Amino acid sequence: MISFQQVGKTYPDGTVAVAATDLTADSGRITVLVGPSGSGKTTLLRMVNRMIDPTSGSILIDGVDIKSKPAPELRRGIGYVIQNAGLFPHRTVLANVMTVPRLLGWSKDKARERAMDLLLTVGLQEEHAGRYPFQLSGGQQQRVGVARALAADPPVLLMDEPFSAVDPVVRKDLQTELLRIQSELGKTILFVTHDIDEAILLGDKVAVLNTGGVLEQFDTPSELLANPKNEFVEGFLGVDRGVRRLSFFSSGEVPLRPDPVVAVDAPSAEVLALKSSQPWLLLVDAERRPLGWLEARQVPGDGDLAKVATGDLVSYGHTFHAESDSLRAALDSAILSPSSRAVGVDDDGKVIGVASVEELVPAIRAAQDGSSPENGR
Ligand SMILES: Nc1ncnc2c1ncn2[C@@H]1O[C@H](COP(=O)(O)OP(=O)(O)OP(=O)(O)O)[C@@H](O)[C@H]1O
Repeated sequence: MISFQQVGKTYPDGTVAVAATDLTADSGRITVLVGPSGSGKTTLLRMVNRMIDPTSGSILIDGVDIKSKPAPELRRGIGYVIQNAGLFPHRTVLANVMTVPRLLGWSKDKARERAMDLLLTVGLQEEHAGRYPFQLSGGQQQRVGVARALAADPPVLLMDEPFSAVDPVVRKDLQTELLRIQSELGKTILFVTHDIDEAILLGDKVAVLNTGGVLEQFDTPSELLANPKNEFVEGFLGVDRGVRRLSFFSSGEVPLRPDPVVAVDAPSAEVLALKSSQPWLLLVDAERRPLGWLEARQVPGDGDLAKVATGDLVSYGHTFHAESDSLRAALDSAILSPSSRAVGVDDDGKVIGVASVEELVPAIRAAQDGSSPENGR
């Protein structure tokens, strides 16, 4: 656990980068510091490994004041990842990752084995080990940066805008990968970003900072989205916070109706009965996988669905996994289909049933009215 106790930093020119701040980053969790440029995020982070000294207050890691140890010893227990990775350009990828274990006196073989394991852990392949940083993409370099920070298995990881310099697709991959690694390793991570979406995705808790290093709110992402404490936080979260908060609720409560679902080879009588009772029919194949929506008026007069041209089917947008996906995914599924209906599937992609936007509303209302979300992240 990292505790900031009345920690402040005023630079010699009088700039207040961090106002007296109390904050606790829980062990084994990701705590995100988010805020606009100049709100003191980096200053706060760098005080933890003593790259910057506070002008007031104290920082404790697991109850021990960081000032009680020499800085080099302190830093051995703290991994540090920065934007653009900051790799040594003249060392191979493997040598970069081996750096800290070698400094700690590990044998070459042990350090190499550890480095190779970590490269695989962060999603790189053996073939990358012998390359130099300039021979990797930005996203791959960032992965090496994470591997290097993890090399000595430090309990604490400081990450300063680690994914900011890569394109949005690679960034999404890196974020997913970080969550996967964290679910295995359970580090105490302090993560700086100016991107509120990244903060909400990654943070178990999120600290929203304002100019002058003022901590405006420190809460779980779901609580931030539900109850921003003031106008600054509300503005920073953006206008769609209600919809985004649905990510924290399971779609398990969505009522899925199987009645509009019909197999392409269903008997004509069944098809004709549906034609008169449903505005839309969801056609599925023999495996009950969705093919597309068909408007009732497009159903052939003899009820033979084999006659329907693929082009007459309307897209179902995307499906959602009932239970494991969020309410936001269910809503998105409904909105993306011209039929305004969401298609819920099981783990094998087989259709369980469908729900219209209107039928989703009670589940959405219950989620917004409930005090806490049903699923964690
Ligand atoms: N060495 C310094 N001397 C004087 N002022 C500084 C120094 N370093 C940072 N500052 C100021 O302290 C404030 C906080 O800076 P900091 O880099 O911690 O903010 P940040 O939230 O990380 O910003 P960004 O998102 O732009 O990286 C800023 O106003 C900055 O100009």
